[in-house]
Amino acid sequence: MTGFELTTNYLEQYRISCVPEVYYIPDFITEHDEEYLLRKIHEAPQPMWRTLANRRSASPYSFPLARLQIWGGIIKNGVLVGQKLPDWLDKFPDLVTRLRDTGAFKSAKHGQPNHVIVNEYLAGQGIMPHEDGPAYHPVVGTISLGSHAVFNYYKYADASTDDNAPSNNSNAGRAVDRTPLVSLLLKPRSLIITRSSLYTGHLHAIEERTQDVLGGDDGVKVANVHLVRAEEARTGGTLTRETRMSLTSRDVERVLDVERSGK
Ligand SMILES: O=C(O)CCC(=O)C(=O)O
Ligand SMILES: [Fe+2]
Repeated sequence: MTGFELTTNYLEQYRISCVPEVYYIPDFITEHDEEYLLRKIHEAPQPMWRTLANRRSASPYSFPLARLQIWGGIIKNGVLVGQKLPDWLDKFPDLVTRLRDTGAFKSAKHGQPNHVIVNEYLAGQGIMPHEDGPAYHPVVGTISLGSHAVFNYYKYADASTDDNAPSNNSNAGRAVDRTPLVSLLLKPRSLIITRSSLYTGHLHAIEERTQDVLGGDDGVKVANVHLVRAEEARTGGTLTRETRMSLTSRDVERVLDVERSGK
């Protein structure tokens, strides 16, 4: 068996049915890694934090605003003005290598991520339904730290079952199904990988809640129940949210290497 077949099989065991090309990998990092990464995120210089409009809370009076950090450089007109990732993302823990070794980034230009966004979610904060856009093709990997989230995928109300039109702004204003097509429980330390077709006809979101009611008669049925060690997801129960940090990694195809070109 070749290495490629091994990595293909590695991902296959984590595939989520119902949605194309989504993989949920529990315990992708250790508790020690998680603590260390959270410490490094908190130690980052204050100007690394910025706020974002689609992370505003439903209540206009709610503070603080949601925050994020961007590592690897800024994207201008589809080109990444590249900056070296900090050691805590690509040396210890060697997340970039570990993500590459899943095989998920094989179809991406550099075969591994070069850009990472840290999103902070206080309990009660979420992210409204959105598409990530072409810069996120063909693969995104998101690691959860500190707390869980319930991640929902939505279809456009008028979508055909095989909506493979390329993602672009023409989706603006299209009505979205109110009921999620599928929900996933993202546990701390897990990795979720989403590939290509999820970007062409689907949106994703995290609801603004302080608690998630799962399983049972009334709770959310999560599609990765067989991959999570959460009793609540299986038999029904409530998970209380705490502060969650997510690390969203991708391989931006076009890079202007400022540090190497000396500009
Ligand atoms: O924080 C997450 O898990 C998802 C973030 C996201 O969807 C985004 O940054 O576009
Ligand atoms: Fe997103």
